[in-house]
Amino acid sequence: MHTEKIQTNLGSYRVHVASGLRFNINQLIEKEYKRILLITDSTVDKLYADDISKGFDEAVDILKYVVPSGEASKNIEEYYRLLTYSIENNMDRHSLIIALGGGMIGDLSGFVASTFMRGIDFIQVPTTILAHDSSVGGKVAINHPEGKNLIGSFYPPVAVVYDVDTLHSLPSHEIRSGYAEVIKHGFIANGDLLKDVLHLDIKNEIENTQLIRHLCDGIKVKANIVEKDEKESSIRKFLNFGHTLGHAIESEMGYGNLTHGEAVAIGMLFALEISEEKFNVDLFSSDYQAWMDFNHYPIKIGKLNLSHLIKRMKKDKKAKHAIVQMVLLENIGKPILVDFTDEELSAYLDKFLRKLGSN
Ligand SMILES: NC(=O)c1ccc[n+]([C@@H]2O[C@H](COP(=O)([O-])OP(=O)(O)OC[C@H]3O[C@@H](n4cnc5c(N)ncnc54)[C@H](O)[C@@H]3O)[C@@H](O)[C@H]2O)c1
Ligand SMILES: O=C(O)C(=O)C[C@@H](O)[C@H](O)[C@H](O)COP(=O)(O)O
Ligand SMILES: [Zn+2]
Repeated sequence: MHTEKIQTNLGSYRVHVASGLRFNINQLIEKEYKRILLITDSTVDKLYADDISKGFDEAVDILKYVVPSGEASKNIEEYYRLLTYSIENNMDRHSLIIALGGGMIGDLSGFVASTFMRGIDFIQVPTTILAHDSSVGGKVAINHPEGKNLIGSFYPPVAVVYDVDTLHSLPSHEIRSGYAEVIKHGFIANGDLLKDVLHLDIKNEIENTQLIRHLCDGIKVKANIVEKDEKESSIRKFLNFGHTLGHAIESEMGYGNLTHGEAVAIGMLFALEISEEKFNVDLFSSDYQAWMDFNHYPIKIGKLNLSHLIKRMKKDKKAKHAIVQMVLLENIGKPILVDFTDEELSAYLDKFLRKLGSN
């Protein structure tokens, strides 16, 4: 089992990564809980919810709430229904929430945990590759139609229990989505990880040893950053590489029409091309685009409205006084924050959308 300890001001917790862990969660949490609310989505429920319950003593009351699967459920109505369910079912400050699923479930359940009775314990049990990112670092949130994660808080879990066996039931577009965040961690902080992933055919089954190595490398990059800047006043913004445009595309296209990772993958291509032009460096943007093509990432995504996207980019949490800030790379592993005037951003985005055939 691989275990990474995350130490932040808001608390410390362990991230356990291995095969078969979902049956033994009870042994990996430090406190005893008498009442547990298992929150999952309608797809994951059928696959893994029973396995989680089996690992607990019969004396523990395990409630279950199933959210419809998909990004569209990360909304205020589901959030409110979950709070009502928790209140009606006598959850209290000594209860635990288990978030079983991908980043949608982790973000939504974590936000419920952070606000129910001003905060109760929760653990993340990730079931997607993407969730190597979302389950670590304590960002929890729901979406607003105007923008991604605009309602949320920083609230770390008490543990992360990552059973890699669950990842083998993921459909191909979710493997793509997850690997976008893995390669992001490579671009911003780990050139070896980047090289490794750029040679990877993610259309074929990835075996556990390799999967675990990539997930753990990504988790280490994230841990190093959030331990130094948990609340994103400085270097945590680097984890947003590709997200300024990625998030704008996700909300503009309607949540769930493109996965988070697929949108971020396009956002990273945009950021790489600007970086290469601005800093006169080779950041392997052509290799990256070839890798995206080879692994069937959507690149031609239909028409997008330039001014709508810019309006959305201004709502990004990194923006200050409506000035868009993007994470660029001065080199591999050397991210930097850059402010953009509206004119400059429009020019770059117009050129990029034309290249994609989206203008
Ligand atoms: N908090 C953070 O730091 C952070 C970081 C990255 C992304 N996010 C958020 O995470 C979300 C995306 O997460 P995601 O990609 O995991 O999406 P997701 O949770 O919606 O899961 C993707 C799809 O895969 C299905 N699924 C999940 N596990 C499965 C399994 N083992 N087998 C088969 N199907 C499975 C789900 O039902 C869903 O349809 C976005 O909302 C994004 O904003 C948050
Ligand atoms: O943990 C972070 O910080 C990140 O930026 C990780 C991102 O992959 C993730 O999508 C995050 O939810 C984006 O945060 P936001 O603050 O831009 O909503
Ligand atoms: Zn992300």
